[in-house]
Amino acid sequence: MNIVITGRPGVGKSTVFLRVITHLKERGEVLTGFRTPEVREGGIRVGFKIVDLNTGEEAWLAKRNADSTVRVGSYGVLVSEASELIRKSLETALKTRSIVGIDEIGPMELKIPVFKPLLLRILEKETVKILVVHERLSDKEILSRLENAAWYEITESNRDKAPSTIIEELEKRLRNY
Ligand SMILES: Nc1ncnc2c1ncn2[C@@H]1O[C@H](COP(=O)(O)OP(=O)(O)OP(=O)(O)O)[C@@H](O)[C@H]1O
Repeated sequence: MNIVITGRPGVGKSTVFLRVITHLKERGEVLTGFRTPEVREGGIRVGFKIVDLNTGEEAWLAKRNADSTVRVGSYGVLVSEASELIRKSLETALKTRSIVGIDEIGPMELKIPVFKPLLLRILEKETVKILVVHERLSDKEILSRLENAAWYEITESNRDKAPSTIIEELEKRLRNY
C-alpha cells in the first residue's frame, strides 16, 4: 500500500510527513527510509541533510557551498556521502518488515545513482510506504508504480487536517495488514 504526499514547493508536505511518521513511531511501528530536512544557519538555508528514519544517522545531501560538479539549483550534491546513507537505509527497508517513509522523491535525491534502483525495488514490495513526491516528478518508471497509490495533494486549506486524514486511512489498513 502506497501513500503519496504531494503539492507545491513549501506548502507543508514535509511537515505532514513528519507528523504521520512521529505518530507511527509513538504507536510502536518499525520505520525505515529517510527524510531530507533543510539546514538553516542564521535563518538562511545552507543545505539539506539525510536522516535515516530507523537509526537517526545523518549525512549531508547537498550544501550551498559544496565543491561538487553535481548541482541542483544553487546546491552542490554530496554524492558519495549521501549514497552511503541512502543505500544503507533503503537496503534495511528492503530486508525488514517495516513501514517505509521517504521524504522526498525529487530532483536532488535522483542525482544519487543508488537511489532509483533501490526505490523501484521498494515500490514492488507489499509493505506500507509513505512517500513525498515532488509535484514535477516526471520519471515514468517511478510514476507508473505509483498509479494505484492513495495520493494526497497538500494545500494551505487541508494541511492542518491532512496528518489525521492520512493516519486514519493508515490505521484502517494496518488493522487488516
Ligand atoms: N500546517 C501548517 N501551518 C503553518 N505553517 C506550516 C504548516 N505546515 C508547514 N508550515 C510551514 O511552511 C514551511 C514549509 O513547510 P514544509 O517544509 O513542510 O513544506 P514542503 O512542502 O515540504 O517544502 P519543500 O517543497 O521545500 O520540501 C515551513 O516553514 C513550515 O513551518
